[in-house]
Amino acid sequence: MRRYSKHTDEDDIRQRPGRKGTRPRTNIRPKHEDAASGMVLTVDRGRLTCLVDDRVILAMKARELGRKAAVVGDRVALVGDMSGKKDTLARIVRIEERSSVLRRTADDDDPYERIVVANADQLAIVTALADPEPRPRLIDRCLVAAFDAGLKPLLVLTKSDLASPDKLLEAYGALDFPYVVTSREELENGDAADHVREFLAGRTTAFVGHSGVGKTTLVNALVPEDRKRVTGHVNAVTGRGRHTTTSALALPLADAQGWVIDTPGVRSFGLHHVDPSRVIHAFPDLEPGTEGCPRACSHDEPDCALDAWVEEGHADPARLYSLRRLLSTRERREGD
Ligand SMILES: Nc1nc2c(ncn2[C@@H]2O[C@H](COP(=O)(O)OP(=O)(O)OP(=O)(O)O)[C@@H](O)[C@H]2O)c(=O)[nH]1
Ligand SMILES: [Zn+2]
Repeated sequence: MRRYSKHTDEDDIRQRPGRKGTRPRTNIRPKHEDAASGMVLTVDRGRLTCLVDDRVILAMKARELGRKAAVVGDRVALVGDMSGKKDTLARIVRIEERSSVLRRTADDDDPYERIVVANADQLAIVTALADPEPRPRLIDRCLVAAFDAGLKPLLVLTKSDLASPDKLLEAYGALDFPYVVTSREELENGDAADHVREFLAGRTTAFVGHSGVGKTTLVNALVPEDRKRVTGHVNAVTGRGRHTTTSALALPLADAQGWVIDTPGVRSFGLHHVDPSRVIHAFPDLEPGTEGCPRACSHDEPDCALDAWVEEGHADPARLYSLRRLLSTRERREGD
């Protein structure tokens, strides 16, 4: 990975040479001009596992970063011991500008928001068709979070060997985003990975979903054996198994074809941070019906044009119910 030889701090120096004209004064010395660039793969109790070139190294945040926390997916600048050897610790001195942030709150009334992943451009919403039962409300919430963060949604329906996807596809298959259905058999013969991979090329995809839906199984099927060594390294470096960590984990696909980010299973996807007026964007099937709405319609009020529009048969009434439910519960605690 490139070094930060072109960092702007250096340009400062050229424009402002020291008194003697040869050496920069110490107070305008470039900050960490020799920092290496890396990506945060996972975070565990203040220790960040980063990929620098092809090495997996452990790092901590430098004090100068203050309260700003680096999260999985962040591009960072690091200094210090970059050997990746046991008991070494590098320091993260800079977090580069993020292209996106995926946020969630534990509950809608919980103002404490965590950033799940930085710099993702796609959100794979993983739902099992059974065991655990699919939860359309959770799908809707993930869709809202995706649209709010500017991520492309991808719906992944797992465990089709246990139940049919027909009912869910009636509601979600018609929407304007891609979906994939996978089964145990397709996981085993490689078809599941092949189908899902078609949507991953060149992208950084965060996989989210309820606990037990099969995210980790799928991510493992997507990441080829030789890349899994990275996971091995991560576990070796952090000294913990995958299932004891509460952080997301980023893994590279083969041939630099993109990144997959496994995230811990959730029971809810709080949307405290999302402006209610933006919720409608996650319902592209209903959005055209809002044309007849009064100005600044909340879509949860008597004058809302959606009722009549849905009655005319333009969209599934269940979807309007979902929207209303999401809007009315957004401010309250909800477990789904
Ligand atoms: N029948 C069936 N079982 C599956 C399928 N995919 C995954 N499973 C099983 O579902 C269980 C949960 O899978 P995981 O991959 O651990 O689920 P997860 O979403 O990562 O769960 P968390 O780690 O809690 O977030 C495991 O026992 C898997 O073997 C599938 O397509 N069909
Ligand atoms: Zn309305």
